[in-house]
Amino acid sequence: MRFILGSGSPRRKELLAQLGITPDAITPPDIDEDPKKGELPRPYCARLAREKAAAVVAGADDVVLCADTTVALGRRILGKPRDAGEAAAFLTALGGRRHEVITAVAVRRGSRIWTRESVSAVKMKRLSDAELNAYLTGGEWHGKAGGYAIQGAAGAFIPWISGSFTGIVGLPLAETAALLQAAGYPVWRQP
Ligand SMILES: Cc1cn([C@H]2C[C@H](O)[C@@H](COP(=O)(O)OP(=O)(O)OP(=O)(O)O)O2)c(=O)[nH]c1=O
Repeated sequence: MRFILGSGSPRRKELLAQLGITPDAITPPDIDEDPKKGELPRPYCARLAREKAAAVVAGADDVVLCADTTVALGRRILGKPRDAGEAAAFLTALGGRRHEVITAVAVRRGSRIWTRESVSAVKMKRLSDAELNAYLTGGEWHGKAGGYAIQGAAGAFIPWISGSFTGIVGLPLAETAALLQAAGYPVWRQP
């Protein structure tokens, strides 16, 4: 049994390492991440995690793990910003309000697939021009859903969360460990 991480996200690799798991292979799938017309954030996020898991090439006994993190502002899906201008628009929209961060995890072994979602609520303070400009210049918005990373400088913009910190960063570890065990992966084997 090989463990295949179907994700190019360094955060997911690091979070797996917290469980003592080092993937045998890392093969990020290339799928279309555009939402369907009228698609809501939660079903969108779950669909993407499943599609990523289905797209990874693996042997019948291999365990494949994929995930998707989506920031939801009401019914609006905020993906990874295309440029600094879009990141600024996202952060301005998120400031002074509560939003949700959804991470869907999909584990596949052969033709079987197990999925779970983690939903967290996040409050971001309204950003001053100086805060917004400094954050954009720092570049941490790049490649992050909603244009921020709670595990970096944006932690200073977030006075409150309810949910799963690891889920917000990109891989909820409680759900992930449960899914891996369901798929027969020995998460808690003795070293
Ligand atoms: C909200 C938030 C997101 N993120 C990151 C996690 C994900 O890497 C990214 C969301 O994009 P995803 O599409 O979920 O993942 P990815 O493109 O980085 O990698 P892959 O599809 O290959 O698995 O945003 C943080 O690191 N911190 C945060 O606080």
